[in-house]
Amino acid sequence: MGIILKNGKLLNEQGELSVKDLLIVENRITKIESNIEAEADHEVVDLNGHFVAPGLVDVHVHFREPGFEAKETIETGAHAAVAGGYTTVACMPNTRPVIDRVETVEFVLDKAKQANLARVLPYAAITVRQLGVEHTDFAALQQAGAFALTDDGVGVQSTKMMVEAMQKAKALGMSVVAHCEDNDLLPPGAALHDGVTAAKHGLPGIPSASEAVHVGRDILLAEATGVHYHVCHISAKESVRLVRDGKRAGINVTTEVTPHHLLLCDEDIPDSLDPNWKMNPPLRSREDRDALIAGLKEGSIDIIATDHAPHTSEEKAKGLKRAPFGIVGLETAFPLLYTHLVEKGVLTLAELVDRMATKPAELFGLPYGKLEVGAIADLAVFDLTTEKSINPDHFKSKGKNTPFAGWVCKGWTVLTMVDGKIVYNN
Ligand SMILES: NC(=O)N[C@@H](CC(=O)O)C(=O)O
Ligand SMILES: [Zn+2]
Ligand SMILES: [Zn+2]
Repeated sequence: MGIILKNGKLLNEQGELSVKDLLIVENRITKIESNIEAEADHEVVDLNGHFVAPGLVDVHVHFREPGFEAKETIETGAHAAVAGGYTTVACMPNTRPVIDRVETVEFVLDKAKQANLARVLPYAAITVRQLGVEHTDFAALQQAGAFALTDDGVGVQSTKMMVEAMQKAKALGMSVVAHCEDNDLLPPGAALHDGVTAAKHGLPGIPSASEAVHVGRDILLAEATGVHYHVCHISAKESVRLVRDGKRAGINVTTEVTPHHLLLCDEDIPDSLDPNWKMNPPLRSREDRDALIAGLKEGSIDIIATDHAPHTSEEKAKGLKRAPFGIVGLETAFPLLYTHLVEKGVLTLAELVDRMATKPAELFGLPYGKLEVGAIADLAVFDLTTEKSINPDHFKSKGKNTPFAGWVCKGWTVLTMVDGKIVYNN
C-alpha cells in the first residue's frame, strides 16, 4: 500500500535541489530516498523532475460562503487553493451571516469537509457582526474549531474592544489577527493610496497612517497583554518599521504581506483606473513596496498571504469608486513570486517556501508546512521551467479579478496532495 512519487526535485539543507523519490503511506511521508523500489501494491506517479514543496499555507483568504456564493463558494475556493499548490487556507469571517457564532463555524467546516480538497480553517469574528461593539463568545468559537480571531474587512476601531479581546484571547491561547485601518483617517470615497496616482487623477487618497496608527496601537496592546498578535496584509513602510521595532522589543507580533503589495505599486496602476487594481489596503508607493521586500527578506515580515478576495465581474465593472475592494490570489501567488522574486534573485527558493508554507504553519501552531519523513503528506509539485501567461478564464476560482492577467510566469502547479490524497493533478 502507498503512493511513490518518483523523480521529484527537493530542496536539501543547503538550499540546493536534488532528485528524490517519496513514499506516502496513508497520510504520512514514510520515506524520502534517491531510489525507492516499487512494490506490487504501490501506485507510482512520475514527477518528471518537477519541484516538490510542502503544501502552501495561506492564512488569509475570503471564500464568501455563506451569503456571497456568486463571488466564491467554499468548494470553488478550495479548488482554487489546490490549483495554486495550497493545502491549507484560513478563511475570513466577513461573510453573511458573519462567522460570529458556533453554527457558522460548523457550517464552514462542514462545507470544507464536503469539498474534500484543501484544509479550510475558519476564522471567527472578534465582534458580533463585525460591528466593533460586542465581543463574540471566543471560548465557544474556539471549541467549535475557530482558527483564530479577526474582524478582517474592517479595523477594530475601539481601543477598549481591542485590548479586552486580546486579554480574553490570551487566556484561551488564541491569536488575534488584525485588519489595521483607522476609519477616522479615511477620506470619504478614497480607493487608492494617498500618493502620486491619486494626485494625478485628482482623487482622494488612503493615507499610510490609517494603517500604521492601528499597527502601533495594537503592538503596544499586545505587549501589555502578551497575546500573539498578527497584522494582516501589511502595506506601508511605517507599519514595517513598527513591527520591526516591536519584534526587537520581544513583543509577540507577526505579520503577512500579499504578493500584490510585493510586486506592484501605485505608479503601476493604469490610467484607465481598472478596478482590478483596487484593493484594501491599496497599492502604495514604490518606497513602500521596497520596504516590504526588505522586511520580508530580513524577517520583519514573517510570511506571505494572498488575501484572496473574489468579486464578480459585474461588481468590478462599476468603476473605481463604486467597485468593491479586493483581488484574487490563490492561483497566481506561487508562479508570480517564483518568477519575480526567486528568478530575479530577491529571495531564494528556500526562503520563498519558508514564507509560504513552513512559517505560516509555525506561527499558528499547525502541524503542516514541512517536507520530511514522518510529516503529514500535504505537498505541492511545481513546474519551474514552463512559461505560461496568467489567464483568469482558466481560474478554478469564480473570481477573475486580478491585475496580473497576461503576466508570463513559471512555477505552475503540477500536482497537489492533501493528507496523502492527490487532490489536483494537472
Ligand atoms: N482586501 C480587500 O480588498 N478586500 C477584502 C477585505 C479585506 O481583506 O480587508 C474583501 O473581503 O473583499
Ligand atoms: Zn483586510
Ligand atoms: Zn482580507
